[in-house]
Amino acid sequence: MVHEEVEETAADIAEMEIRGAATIARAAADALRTQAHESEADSPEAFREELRAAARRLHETRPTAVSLPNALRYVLRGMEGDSVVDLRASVVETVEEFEAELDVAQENLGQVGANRLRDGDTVMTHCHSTDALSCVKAALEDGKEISAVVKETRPRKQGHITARQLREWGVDVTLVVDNAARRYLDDVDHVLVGADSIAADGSVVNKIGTSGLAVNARERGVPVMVAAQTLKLHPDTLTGHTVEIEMRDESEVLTESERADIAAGDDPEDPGLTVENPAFDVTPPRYVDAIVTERGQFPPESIVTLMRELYGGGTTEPWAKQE
Ligand SMILES: O=P(O)(O)OC[C@H]1O[C@H](OP(=O)(O)O)[C@H](O)[C@@H]1O
Repeated sequence: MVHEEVEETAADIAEMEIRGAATIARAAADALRTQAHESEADSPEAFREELRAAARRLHETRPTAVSLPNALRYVLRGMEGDSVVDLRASVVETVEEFEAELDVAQENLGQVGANRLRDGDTVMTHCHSTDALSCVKAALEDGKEISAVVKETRPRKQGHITARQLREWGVDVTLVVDNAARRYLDDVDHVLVGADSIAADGSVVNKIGTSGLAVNARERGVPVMVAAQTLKLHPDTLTGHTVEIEMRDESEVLTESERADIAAGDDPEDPGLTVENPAFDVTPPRYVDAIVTERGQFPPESIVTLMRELYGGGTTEPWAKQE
């Protein structure tokens, strides 16, 4: 019942072939459009159930970036009609509207973030965030000269994607290993990161290593800017839920031969050797200077106001119906 292209998108998200909170949201919306377009459902109820099944499949891929359930909810809430033809048209239209909003949001937040950057500033980045890069892009378009210290970001080295993008834009890049970050904080004017989820208390859930970077930046007096469109606001945290931190496979950290080298005795499976690979961490609001959204910039402690305004109606999980 779930279309094979939806299965492929889900697998790509789980394997991080498709990654980054905003990119995941767009891919999920695209997949729902494909499901709607290709559906052979012979009744409105069958069509609705197909879309919910596709959304469930996409939802179970990765747990931390709230942009994924927020995107699925947006599309499923736009599904309307009494016939398969009308339902299909409503899904296609809603996906188009959602994706157009994504583009505008990222562009608008980029301008807000750019306003915080002065000509000649250097930013330190962590991981790869399209929202964070949008701020740099807007600053460049405003004619400011910006340079960057780019953290490699173990274990998957997504800093390389950031470095490549910045070089394409002509930005001078200094690539450093994560452990060198504190040393280079003295040379930068801002720490600029993205977010996978923002909690109601203003905590920022982002790529593992963000919280240590933010604490060091505070100690060095370097402001921390989080670029996050409102799709990253985690509505469940309004009602006391926490954000699940994804634990990824040990193979991202250690090869089989490295494991065998470390393991005691002849058993590479050595039960006494554990590798932990959390993908994200939580930065408390006191270490964040500003959350930059398409609605303007917010001190983290006040983000709850925006969250209530946008998501205060509650969060149903339309994909969970009829399970
Ligand atoms: O939405 P944009 O700003 O592109 O990315 C937001 C965040 O998503 C990424 O997660 P992952 O690489 O999917 O684990 C990074 O943590 C990045 O900061």
